Amino acid sequence: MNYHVVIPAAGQGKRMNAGMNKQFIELEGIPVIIHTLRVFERDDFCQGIVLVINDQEREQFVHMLHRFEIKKVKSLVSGGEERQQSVYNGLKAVNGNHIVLIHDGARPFVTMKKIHELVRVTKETGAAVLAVPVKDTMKQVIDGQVEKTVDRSSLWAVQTPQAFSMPLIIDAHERAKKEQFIGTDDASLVERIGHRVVVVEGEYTNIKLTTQEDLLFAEAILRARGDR
Ligand SMILES: Nc1ccn([C@@H]2O[C@H](COP(=O)(O)OP(=O)(O)OP(=O)(O)O)[C@@H](O)[C@H]2O)c(=O)n1
Ligand SMILES: C[C@](O)(CO)[C@H](O)COP(=O)(O)O
Repeated sequence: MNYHVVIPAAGQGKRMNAGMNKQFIELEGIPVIIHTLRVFERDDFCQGIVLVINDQEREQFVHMLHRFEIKKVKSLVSGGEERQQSVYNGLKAVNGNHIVLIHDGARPFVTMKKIHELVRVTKETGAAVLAVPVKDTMKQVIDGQVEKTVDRSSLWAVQTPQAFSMPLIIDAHERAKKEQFIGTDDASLVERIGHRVVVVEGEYTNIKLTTQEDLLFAEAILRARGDR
C-alpha cells in the first residue's frame, strides 16, 4: 500500500482572482496547501511528497513547510506553463518505483479513506482515479445555444488523486510530450496510449478550489468536519 505523491501547486489561480496563489489562501487560519499536505503527512503509507511550485514562491513555501512541520516533502520542484508540465517535472523527482499519486494542491478535502481505496485498486490495475457521478443535466452548448443534451447516466466528474504505476505514468507523459498532446488530467494521457483506467467512487466534498464560490463551500466543509 506504500505510495509517493506529486502535488502540483504552481498554478496562477487566475479564475480565483485572489491576487495571489490560491494555495496560500487561509481556511480557518491554515493555508489551503497545508490542509492538502497534512492529509499525506499523516498517512503512514505515504513514503514521500514532491511539491511542484512557482520558483518565485520558493521562500514562502519553505517557510510554510517549516512552520506547519510538514516533513514528508522530499523535493520542491519548479512548475511549468501547463499543469501537465508541472506534473511531469514532479514525476521526474520521485525516487522509487511504488505507486505514484498525482493530487492537486487546490483539493484540500481528500480523505485518507479514499486515498487508500484508490491505492488498493491501482496495485491491481495500474491506473485509477477518484470520480463522482454528475448531478446536473449536461448539455453541449455551442455559440450560446444548446447543441444537444448528453445522456448523463455514464458521465462522471473526475477528481484527483489519480494513481498510477510509476513506469506507466512516466511512459504516458513522455509520449504525450513527444506527440505534443496536452490533457486536462493525467489519466487522459494513460487512456490515449490504450491503458484501462478504473474509476473509484469519490466524495462530493473533494472539491477543487477554483473560483471564489468554492471558498464558501470550503468553509462549510471545514465547519461540518470540525476536526481540521
Ligand atoms: N501550470 C500549472 C497549472 C496548475 N497547476 C496546479 O494544478 C492544480 C489544478 O490546477 P487549477 O485548479 O487549474 O489551478 P490554476 O491553474 O492555478 O488555476 P487557473 O486555471 O484558474 O489559473 C492546482 O493545484 C495548480 O496549482 C500547476 O502546478 N502548474
Ligand atoms: C486534474 C483535474 O483536477 C481533474 O478534474 C482537473 O482536470 C484540473 O483542471 P484545471 O483546469 O487544471 O484545474
